Amino acid sequence: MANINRTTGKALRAHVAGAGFAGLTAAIALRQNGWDVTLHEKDSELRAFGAGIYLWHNGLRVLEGIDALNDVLHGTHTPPAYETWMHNKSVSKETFNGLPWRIMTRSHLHNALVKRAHAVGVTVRTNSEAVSAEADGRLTLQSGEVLEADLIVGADGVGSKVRDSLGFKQDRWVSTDGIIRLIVPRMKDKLGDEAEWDNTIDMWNLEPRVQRILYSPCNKEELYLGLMAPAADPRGSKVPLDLEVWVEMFPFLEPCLAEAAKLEAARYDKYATTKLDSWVKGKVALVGDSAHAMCPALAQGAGCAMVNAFSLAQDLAEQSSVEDALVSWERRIRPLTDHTQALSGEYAANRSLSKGNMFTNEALEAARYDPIKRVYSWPQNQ
Ligand SMILES: Cc1cc2nc3c(=O)[nH]c(=O)nc-3n(C[C@H](O)[C@H](O)[C@H](O)COP(=O)(O)OP(=O)(O)OC[C@H]3O[C@@H](n4cnc5c(N)ncnc54)[C@H](O)[C@@H]3O)c2cc1C
Ligand SMILES: Cc1ncc(C(=O)O)c(CO)c1O
Repeated sequence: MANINRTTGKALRAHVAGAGFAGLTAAIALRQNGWDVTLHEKDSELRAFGAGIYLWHNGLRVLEGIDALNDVLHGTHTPPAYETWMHNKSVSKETFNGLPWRIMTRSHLHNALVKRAHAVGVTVRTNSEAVSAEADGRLTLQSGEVLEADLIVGADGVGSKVRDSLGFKQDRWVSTDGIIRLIVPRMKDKLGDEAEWDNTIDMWNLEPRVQRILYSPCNKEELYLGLMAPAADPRGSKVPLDLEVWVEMFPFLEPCLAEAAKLEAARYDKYATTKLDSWVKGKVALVGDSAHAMCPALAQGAGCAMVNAFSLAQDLAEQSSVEDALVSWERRIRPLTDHTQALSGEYAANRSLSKGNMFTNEALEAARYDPIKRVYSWPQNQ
């Protein structure tokens, strides 16, 4: 295996812009392969935004590959089933043929990645905003500093400046539905006995108004609530929550909703999709939402981002030119993300998850991928 870091005799240098799940994964995986890595975060500290997150077999395998899995698993939850309700009646309970999946808070995952980044020796710079990059391997910071490297990774999220400075052709659009995402105390004993409260319960209502709650336990204490309503509905999209309108539809969740309504910092977000002609320009690679922000229906935005970041480090370890490695990386790994983005967008637009039993083999394609073995390794007997 021609590892460029070994054949040249000195460590190659990478600058990674953005310390979200994509940037952290890329930085750790590159560092593990011998790169000298600096991770730039525009914020004054490393922290996770948002509430909860689902990781599936693909993302969990990345965590195994970067030696963060054990740390992450502790304090997370795999529900006995992913249940779907329509108008308060259970229509399906899916268990995905035993495919591994986990729910956790975003801060839990982020903290574990930050800890691992420090442990492997990634240099972290906060208050370090990237403003532009050049294909020959230069990154310019807000401070005016210009850094040179063998590789630049643009992992600076959906509003990526690295991407926009390089003039990629892009399609961008937002959805009609959006969501308020919160973490609240579980209060399982206050919720009555109308449900199995350790399950994920995707509670859909299309009548008299479109209102949905994705109920996702993260561990014994914390519950991730996703409250979905069309952006055109002023009460359903109001933050802090309009408690009355949510309790009216979901009375059995009142104790949790009352806590949710106290959260002043709640946000209502529409789903953004970004599709680029290419993820690569010379020595610059885009990873994560900067390259492929997607609707969350299949819960794979971060999973795909982490797989792509990890796979980037694999391809760089196998080719002697950075530019060539980036081109073959995109060719190898992109089709799975494109497929997932398209199907997730379709599911969001048609509210398909409301039908239940929608986690088909096709929908779980990204989840079934094993980035270490580079095969679809689930179900294991196929
Ligand atoms: C409602 C919803 C639910 C979701 N649920 C799931 C789920 O269950 N499972 C899943 O896998 N995915 C899910 N996703 C998708 C997932 O959240 C994203 O795909 C993922 O977080 C993207 O990570 P990222 O690192 O690319 O970007 P970000 O998380 O946006 O991180 C970018 C980082 O870069 C920093 N930054 C920005 N600009 C600059 C700059 N110029 N210079 C330096 N730093 C910069 C930011 O401060 C931030 O730290 C969901 C998305 C939504 C909207
Ligand atoms: C795990 C998950 N699945 C589906 C959706 C969805 O919007 O369909 C969302 C949004 O919060 C999720 O967080």
